[in-house]
Amino acid sequence: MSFNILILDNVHPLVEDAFKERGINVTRNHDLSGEELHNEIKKYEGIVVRSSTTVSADLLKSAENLKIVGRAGVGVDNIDIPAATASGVLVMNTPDGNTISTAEHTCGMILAIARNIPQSVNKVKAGGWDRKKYMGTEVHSKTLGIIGLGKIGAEVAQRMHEFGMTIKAYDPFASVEKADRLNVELMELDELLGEADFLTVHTPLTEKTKGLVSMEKADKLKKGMFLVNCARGGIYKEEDLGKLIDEGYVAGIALDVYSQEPPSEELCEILKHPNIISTPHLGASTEEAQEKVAVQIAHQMADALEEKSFKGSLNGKSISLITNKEVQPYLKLAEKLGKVAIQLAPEHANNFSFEYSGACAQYSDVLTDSILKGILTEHVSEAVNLINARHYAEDRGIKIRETKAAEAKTFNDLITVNLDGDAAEYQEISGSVFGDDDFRIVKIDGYGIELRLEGDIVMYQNEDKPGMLASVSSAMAKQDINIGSLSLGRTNKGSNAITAVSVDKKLSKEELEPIYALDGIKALKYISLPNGEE
Ligand SMILES: NC(=O)c1ccc[n+]([C@@H]2O[C@H](COP(=O)([O-])OP(=O)(O)OC[C@H]3O[C@@H](n4cnc5c(N)ncnc54)[C@H](O)[C@@H]3O)[C@@H](O)[C@H]2O)c1
Ligand SMILES: O=C(O)CC[C@@H](O)C(=O)O
Repeated sequence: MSFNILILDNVHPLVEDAFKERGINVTRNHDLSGEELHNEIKKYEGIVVRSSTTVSADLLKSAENLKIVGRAGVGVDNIDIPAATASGVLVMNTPDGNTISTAEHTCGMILAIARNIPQSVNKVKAGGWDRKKYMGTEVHSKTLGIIGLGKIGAEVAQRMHEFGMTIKAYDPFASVEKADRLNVELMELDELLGEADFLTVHTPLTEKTKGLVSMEKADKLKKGMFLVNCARGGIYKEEDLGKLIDEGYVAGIALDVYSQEPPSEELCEILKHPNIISTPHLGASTEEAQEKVAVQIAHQMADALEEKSFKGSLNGKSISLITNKEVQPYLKLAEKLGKVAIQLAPEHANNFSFEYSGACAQYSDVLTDSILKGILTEHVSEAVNLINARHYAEDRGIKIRETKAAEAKTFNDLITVNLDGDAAEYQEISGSVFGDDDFRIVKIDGYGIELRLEGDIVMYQNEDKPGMLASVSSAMAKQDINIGSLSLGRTNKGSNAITAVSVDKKLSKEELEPIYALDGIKALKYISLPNGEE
C-alpha cells in the first residue's frame, strides 16, 4: 500500500529523502491557510509538524484519511493528543534526537547568564565598553539544581559536573541508581530551591510543573540565585520574573521558551529587563539535531505505517505490541470473541468483563483493546482501532473489568468474555487458539463447545431430548441451508444443551424463524463473523 505524507513545518530537507527511501510519497507545504489546510489534509495518511502547526481537534475532524501525526522533536503541546486518540490517529515524537543540542544550549545559557555574555556583547556592538558593570560569577563550586532528571536534565548534569558544579536534582520519577551514576543528589523540591545557585528545569509543562517558581515561592529560593528555562514556557511564572529580580530574590534569568511563542507584548516588556537573557526557542536549532529528528521521524512513521514498529508513539499505549508475533494470534482471537460477545449480548449491554488465563494474560491491555474493537466495530460508524477502542467504549458508557490468571486450567490460553447481564440469554463465552490461526469457541456458559470462530453460526439452547438435531437439520435442509460443522455441549444428561451449528451461507431473519419455532429450541442467536483473515 502506498502512503502520502504532508510536511507542514520547517523540518530539515532530509525528511523527504528518508520518506522516499521508504517508498512513501511526500509533499511539503508550509503556507496553507486555515481553510486550505482543512481541505488539503484530507489527502494524507500522515503529517509531520514541529511546533508551528496546531493539530487541533477541529483539524483532525477534517483529516479523514489520517493515520499518524509525527512531531520532529519532543514537545507535543501543539497536538491535541486526546482528540487524535479519539480519531484513532497515532501521535509520535522523536524523544532523543535533539537531547544533546538542547542540553548544550542549556549549558550555554547557564554560562551566558553567569557571565553577562549577551548583555556585554550588545554593549560592545553598540560601541560601548563597561567592564565593571558586567562582572560575573564562576559556576565552579556552585550548586546546580535540576528539576527533571530525564534525558536533557541528565546530559546537563554530566556537562556541568565537569565544570566543577555540585549537582542536585528534584525528580520524583528518577531512580537513585541513575542519580548516583550522574553524581547527582536527589532531594525534595523546596530543599532544592533553597540550595541551588543556578536552577534549570527539564520537565514537560504539566499541572504540577506550571508555575514551579513564582513570587509565592520566592522566600524558598536561595538569595541571588539564577534561573534557566530551556524546557517549556510557564514552568517559571512569567508575570513574576521581573519582580523576582527587582526584589532581590533572583540575580538573573535565562529563557529559551515562552508560554506563547513569539511572546506576548506584556512578556516582551519583561524580557527587556537587563538581567534577563532570552533566545527564540533555539534549544533544538542545530543542523545536527534537525537532521536527526527529520530522519528519525520519517523512519518511525514509515515503520508504524508498515506496522513494523511503533517507536516514539505517545498514544495507543499497547499498540507497539501488535508487531509481536506471540501476541498476534491472541489479538485475532480477542477481536473475534468481542464480535461474538456483542452478537450474543442483549440490547444495550454495557457491562463486560474479560478474563485472561495462561500466557496471553501478560498482554491483557492490548487484548482488552482488541476485544473492545470487536465489540464496537458492530456498533460504531467511525473506524475503531486499537488506539481509539477504549475511548469509544468510555464514550458509550461501556464499563469493563479485567482479571488475569497466569495459569490456565484446561487450555494453554483462554480468553473469556462475560456479558455481565442477568437478563442475558448467554452469559459467557470463552475462546482459545490452536496453533497459530485456528481460533475456536471452547465454552459457552460453562458448556464445552468446540467450533471455529469464522463464518456464519447458529447458536441455540435446546432441551436435551432425542430428535432435536434431526428436526433442526431438517428445517435447515428445507431452506437449502448446508451445515458445515456443529458442536453440542451439555452439563448433565437430560438437562439443557447448547448447540452451535456453522452454516455455509448468510441467513436472514426469515430463514431463522422456522428453526426458532421448533419445539424444544430456546435462545437462538445468529452470529456472523468474517471468514479467514479480516
Ligand atoms: N528548548 C528546546 O528547544 C527543547 C528541545 C527539546 C526538548 N525540550 C523540552 O525539554 C523538556 C525535557 O525534555 P526531555 O527530553 O529531557 O524529557 P524527558 O521525558 O526525558 O524528561 C522529563 C523529566 O521530567 C521529570 N518530571 C516530570 N514531571 C515532573 C515533576 N512534576 N517534577 C519533577 N520532575 C518531573 C520526568 O520524571 C523526567 O525525568 C520537555 O519539556 C521538552 O519539551 C525543549
Ligand atoms: O525546534 C523545535 O522544533 C522545538 C524543539 C523542542 O522544543 C522540542 O520539544 O523538541
